[in-house]
Amino acid sequence: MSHFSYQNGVLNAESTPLSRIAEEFGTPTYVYSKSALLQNFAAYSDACAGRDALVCYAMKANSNLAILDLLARQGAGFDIVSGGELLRVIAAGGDPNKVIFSGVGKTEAEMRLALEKNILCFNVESIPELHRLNEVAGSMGKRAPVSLRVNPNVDAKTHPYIATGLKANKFGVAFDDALATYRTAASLPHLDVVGIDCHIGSQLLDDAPLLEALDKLIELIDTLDSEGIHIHHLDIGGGLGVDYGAAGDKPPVPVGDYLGRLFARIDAWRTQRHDGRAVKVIFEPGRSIVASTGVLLTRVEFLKPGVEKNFCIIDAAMNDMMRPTLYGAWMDMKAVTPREGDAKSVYDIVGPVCESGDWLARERALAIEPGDLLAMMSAGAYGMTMASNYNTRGRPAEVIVDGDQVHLVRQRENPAELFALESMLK
Ligand SMILES: Cc1ncc(COP(=O)(O)O)c(C=O)c1O
Ligand SMILES: N[C@@H](CCCC[NH3+])C(=O)O
Repeated sequence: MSHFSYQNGVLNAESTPLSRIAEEFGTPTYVYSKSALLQNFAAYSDACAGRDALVCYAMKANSNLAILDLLARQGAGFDIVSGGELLRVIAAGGDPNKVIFSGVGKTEAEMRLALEKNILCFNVESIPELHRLNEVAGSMGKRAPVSLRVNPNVDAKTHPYIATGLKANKFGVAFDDALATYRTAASLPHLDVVGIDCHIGSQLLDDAPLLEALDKLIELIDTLDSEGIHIHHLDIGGGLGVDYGAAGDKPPVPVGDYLGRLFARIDAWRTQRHDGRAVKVIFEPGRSIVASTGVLLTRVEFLKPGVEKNFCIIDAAMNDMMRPTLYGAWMDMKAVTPREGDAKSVYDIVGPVCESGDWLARERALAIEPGDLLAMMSAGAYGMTMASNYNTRGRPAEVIVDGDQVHLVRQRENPAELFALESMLK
């Protein structure tokens, strides 16, 4: 069931017309569906039922406290990339003991905070980071649980900006250096080697590269075993893509199918080669949990006929949703109240920001008038979290719809707040 559907000619979020939300909260506004969020998370948790597995939601995709709280209540852990994200998890009532900390540049202060809060594991990405973590843990009289992010050199077949598992990427430890890096980790007195991790990229439509990466991790676990370094958890990262609805795009593999194939391989390996020993499996999905949960609701300001193109100028801009201009990403734009029977024109849909790159959709056929509402679909992931205040634009409001109830979960920013931290010379 789609959580965003037309009812009586108006696009609804669950059973709430988006037009009602625009009236009450203004535009642009991010609108999320609670039931979509729970359903997307359940696709993972159902496939993990009865297994030693943990879904650590990659909160960089959408870190609103209300989203984190809803997921924490479903038993989610969290994949974080900063101390700030850890503080969000705690503020939302999440369990730090289910947090894994990824990222290539963890500061000493972030390491200290994470150790104080007893997070589950640090996904370490380099030898200098191992030494820093060892020193920080030692200075606190603690041992840090460590997993190495291994770069399996698998082609994720996705946009180059969001592929992360190739030799040329800044992320992780090269597969060929992994054994030596594990030896270093195991030799450091304030580290406990507990896991192995990878994350090969984002918006993967096929699970073949993920299963290929899994095979390489398994191979490494066997080698480490023979060296007396025993791995207790295997973290396969996130990366499963979603259907943004572009014509000709192939649909992503369903979550349950991917997890089924992955667990089958792990089970076969454990019984045949790993003496039946337990290995906890960790996932770090972001986009596949929140993208389809949200839309960006925006209003048409002007229609501007051009020489070569017609422009539809809306009140949302690249600062509210960067994906189109950053990756050339195609995202669907739907009229909230379609003008059935009216002639359509083709528009580039652009915002008010002073950049030629400020476009949200190109060459879309729409029957539209100034004042109409548009919804940018599948905007729940990497929308608000990547928004900026460029041009001193306050970021959008965020609401969560639950049936016919609408909860404001982040107020619209106002300009005075944007310069409140600034001061002039005395
Ligand atoms: C380390 C790590 N884990 C998980 C994710 C989540 O990825 P996705 O949103 O594609 O599931 C990312 C982002 O790509 C990441 O960098
Ligand atoms: N922000 C990206 C994905 C990057 C994931 C972070 N490693 C997107 O919108 O597609």
